[in-house]
Amino acid sequence: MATGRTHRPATRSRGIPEATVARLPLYLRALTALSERSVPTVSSEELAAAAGVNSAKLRKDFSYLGSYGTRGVGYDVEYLVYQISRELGLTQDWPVVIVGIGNLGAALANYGGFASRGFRVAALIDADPALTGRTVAGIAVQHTDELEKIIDDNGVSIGVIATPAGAAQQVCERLVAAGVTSILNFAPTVLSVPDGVDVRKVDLSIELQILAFHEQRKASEENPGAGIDGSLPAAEEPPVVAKRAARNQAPAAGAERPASPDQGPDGDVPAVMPA
Ligand SMILES: NC(=O)c1ccc[n+]([C@@H]2O[C@H](COP(=O)([O-])OP(=O)(O)OC[C@H]3O[C@@H](n4cnc5c(N)ncnc54)[C@H](O)[C@@H]3O)[C@@H](O)[C@H]2O)c1
Repeated sequence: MATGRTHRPATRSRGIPEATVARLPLYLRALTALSERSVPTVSSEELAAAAGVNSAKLRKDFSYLGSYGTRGVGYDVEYLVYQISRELGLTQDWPVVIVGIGNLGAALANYGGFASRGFRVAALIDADPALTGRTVAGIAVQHTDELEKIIDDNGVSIGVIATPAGAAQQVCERLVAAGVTSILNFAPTVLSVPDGVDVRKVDLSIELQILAFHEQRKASEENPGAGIDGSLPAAEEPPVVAKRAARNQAPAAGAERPASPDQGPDGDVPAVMPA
């Protein structure tokens, strides 16, 4: 796979901006919680607070869905759940394969939240022959030799990679060649994929590094004269942190986007934005 995919256009089909698409799962999660409590309607302010998004942005996002709510009443929770689910393609069943059934792959397989959101774990695949046939989350692990056949038999278009970093590109290429067009990558490496293939990357250590940055900033705001250990001015600390971060991070490239709505293409930060 020679070329890395760069950025997708800022809008998808039907003119919904990528940043709005990235926030839809946040709204859906908040709405689902309301639905489970049998709450019939919700105001934009309440929903925005529950989703961690600015309410003006929420109203703008919902206008792309053609949903404007009713003045004085708010939005119909059940209808919005349906509308957003439909927009995200969640009203249909998505068979997913997980490749790499170690600690993380097994944990993902056991996570019940996929099925409840329309993602059916169709197969678990691992290169270790010792795992073949072993049952994880009620599913027998299959060997990577079967990967192409599994994808084909199950009509899989979404693959999850939970292998070591060194194996991820090769696994990605086999998935794509077999017909997978969306990849959720947990391995700490940047994947190169051809045009038309979407890659989302999950990296909890990057999230922690961002939190560490904010912690450091809070500490320096509380005590402007001192650094983290009190010995150096805060301004002299970043090179150490930067070097540490650089060691831990894959090289920058345009091939992937973080699987977090926090950094939309318009650079906004909905998940942590104050309402
Ligand atoms: N994104 C995150 O936040 C996050 C969190 C934890 C772990 N990870 C990453 O997830 C990956 C898995 O971590 P883990 O702790 O489960 O590791 P693990 O060693 O427990 O499991 C890795 C599995 O991948 C299998 N494997 C190796 N090469 C393969 C190949 N070519 N094809 C198919 N399967 C193959 C191994 O047999 C093993 O079962 C690592 O890359 C790790 O860095 C990411």
